Amino acid sequence: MYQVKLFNKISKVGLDRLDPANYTCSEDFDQYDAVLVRSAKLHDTKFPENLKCIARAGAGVNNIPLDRCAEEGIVVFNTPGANANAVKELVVCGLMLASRDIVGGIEWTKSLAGTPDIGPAAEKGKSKFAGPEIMGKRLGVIGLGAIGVQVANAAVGLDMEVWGYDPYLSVDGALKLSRAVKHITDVNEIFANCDYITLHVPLTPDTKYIINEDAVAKMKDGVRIINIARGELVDEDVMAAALACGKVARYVSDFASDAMLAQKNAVIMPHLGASTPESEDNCAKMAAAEIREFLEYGTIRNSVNFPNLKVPYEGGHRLCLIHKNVPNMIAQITSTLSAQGMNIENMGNRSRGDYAYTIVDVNGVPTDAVLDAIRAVDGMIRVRSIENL
Ligand SMILES: NC(=O)c1ccc[n+]([C@@H]2O[C@H](COP(=O)([O-])OP(=O)(O)OC[C@H]3O[C@@H](n4cnc5c(N)ncnc54)[C@H](O)[C@@H]3O)[C@@H](O)[C@H]2O)c1
Ligand SMILES: O=C(O)CC[C@@H](O)C(=O)O
Repeated sequence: MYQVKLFNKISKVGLDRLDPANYTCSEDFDQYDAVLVRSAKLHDTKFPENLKCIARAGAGVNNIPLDRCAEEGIVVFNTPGANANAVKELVVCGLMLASRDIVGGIEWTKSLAGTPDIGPAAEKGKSKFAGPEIMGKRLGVIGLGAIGVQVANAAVGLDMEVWGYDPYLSVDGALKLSRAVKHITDVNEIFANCDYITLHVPLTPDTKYIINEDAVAKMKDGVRIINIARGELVDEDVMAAALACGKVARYVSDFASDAMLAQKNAVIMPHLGASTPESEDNCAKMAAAEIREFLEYGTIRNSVNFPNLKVPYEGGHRLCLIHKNVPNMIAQITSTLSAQGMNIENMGNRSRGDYAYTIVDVNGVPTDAVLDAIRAVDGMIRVRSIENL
């Protein structure tokens, strides 16, 4: 029986994919084989020794200690693209919120409740909330991954002139991107020329404060910025000053902070980007499938800290070996197994950065002596024998 610890509320359709005959899910476990998490911060969490994998039902993994997990042989997954449509829809809404003071207008109208002739009274004040149309305006999309591509294409459909920047654009992303999107190779061009800028990059040490004093100084006066990606992509001191002087006309963000809530022209939402039933179901289903494939077959799909690897099951007993990516590992693994009298029937190996993953199907149940001998190989991080194949 595998124990899955839930660090956030996870959609039932995802949990239902974890067969109760083999899995129990709870928020209360101290010992657990897998984690299902959304945005809960795990940096200060001490993981139990039997934790094998963490599935993030979502895209961003900045809430997970990826390096520590890699060192401890804990495979971390995310669910690429599973919430992209939900976020795209909120960004389209964000474009409107960045243009007209819709929120201010709604609040003003509410404040008139009970006023005689409320219709004309409301209209009298409406000019304060007017703003430009987005048609024909230039939108800069920074980050053209699952979400950025969808946002760029949607904005083309809304008759915006769209510029896109992503130095690591994937082939898949390029194929999905509308040919109407102008490909920009220097982010400063986006800063200097766009009327609207939307951020769709992960939060990493490289992207933290991508919107900083230098970037804002290059921007057009009255630029409108949408940030549904992560709060820390924007230096909030700089943003507060830019909003106060009108350099940035409006900042729409999905991340609450006292500094931004104090700004009249900031529109702040409570991290709503992926909060649709469709997206929550998609993410949970994908995350549950990743956990099952890994725990039951050793397959790694959509990992952010280990290489993806699938070795088709063809019978026998399987060893899943997480190790350092250093010379001679495969030779040591095969010679150790051979010295223990085991025959290798099938195997696969892939590396990613400092780490590698090897699946070995052997001709019999690996004894404790075999497992101990493999564990003793220099550079080996974690050895798991899958017995239920
Ligand atoms: N508000 C929400 O609820 C919500 C929901 C989903 C995702 N997000 C955030 O959005 C981010 C993007 O999500 P995604 O699904 O599109 O991820 P993704 O991995 O598909 O795309 C990210 C893209 O950013 C690009 N990139 C990385 N560094 C860059 C840089 N310095 N400049 C330009 N491009 C760069 C990558 O090449 C990649 O194409 C997530 O990491 C997460 O932080 C927020
Ligand atoms: O789980 C959520 O609601 C937010 C997820 C989002 O921030 C992500 O990075 O996918």
